[in-house]
Amino acid sequence: MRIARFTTGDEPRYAIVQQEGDRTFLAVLTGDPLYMPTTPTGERLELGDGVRLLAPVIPRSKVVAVGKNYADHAAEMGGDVPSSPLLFFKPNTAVCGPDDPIVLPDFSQEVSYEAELALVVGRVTKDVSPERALDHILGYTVANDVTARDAQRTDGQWARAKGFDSSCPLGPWIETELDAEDVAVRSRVNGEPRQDGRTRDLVFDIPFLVSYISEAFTLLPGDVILTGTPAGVGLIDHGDRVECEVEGIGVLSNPVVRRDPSL
Ligand SMILES: CC(=O)CC(=O)C(=O)O
Repeated sequence: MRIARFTTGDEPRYAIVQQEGDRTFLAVLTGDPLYMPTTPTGERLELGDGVRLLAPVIPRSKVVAVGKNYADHAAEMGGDVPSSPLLFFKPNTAVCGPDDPIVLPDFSQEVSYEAELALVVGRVTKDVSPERALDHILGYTVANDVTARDAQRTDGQWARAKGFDSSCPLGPWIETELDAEDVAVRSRVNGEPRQDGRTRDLVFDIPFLVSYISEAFTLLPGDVILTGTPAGVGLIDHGDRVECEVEGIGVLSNPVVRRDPSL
């Protein structure tokens, strides 16, 4: 099942995604399926004019991300893989949705895309074992861990480099039935292929990550975990369009803009 968050211009609502050929329909749900039981309202809308997807979740609490979790990416960044998961946070104000602009921060001249598989937590999770970890995951979506490389180098801490507004595009929806053990994680910039990895190459696999993270932080429903990016990262600039894709979920596409300095 695919759960989307969308707007027709007013308050965000949730829906089940129904694909019919190249047409996408949304079967609207009552309430918010991340936090309460929901039922179909009977309303069905077609994605397109006036019906727009939003980030499938705005975490109320946190986005936890994992750095250097593919050996080929750790190598291209000039380092080894860490001996235990390298965790960092992105604030929920970094989250944006499909087609929302990635706004290049004025403090950086070196902004990079990073396609990633993202997990959406479905239950309060503390000290879960790797064996039970997947029971706590509601579903999967696609993330772009947008990173200001220059600030990452100079700041030491990654808060500014990876936490600025619009540095966490998520979408296009939450897929609840994915077997995420071995799916492709890809990116393209202006249609040109850049990353092409597979989750079987994660240094720390998904059950271990959820367990490890839940030892340190209580995970809450709607929290998002970014699992790391494969090799092939590179810079983006004003006017580019970045597509991140996870096999079995879909494509998350965002334009890149630099803020108008006169604003
Ligand atoms: C060096 C990095 O940017 C690490 C990171 O975020 C990753 O996904 O790996």
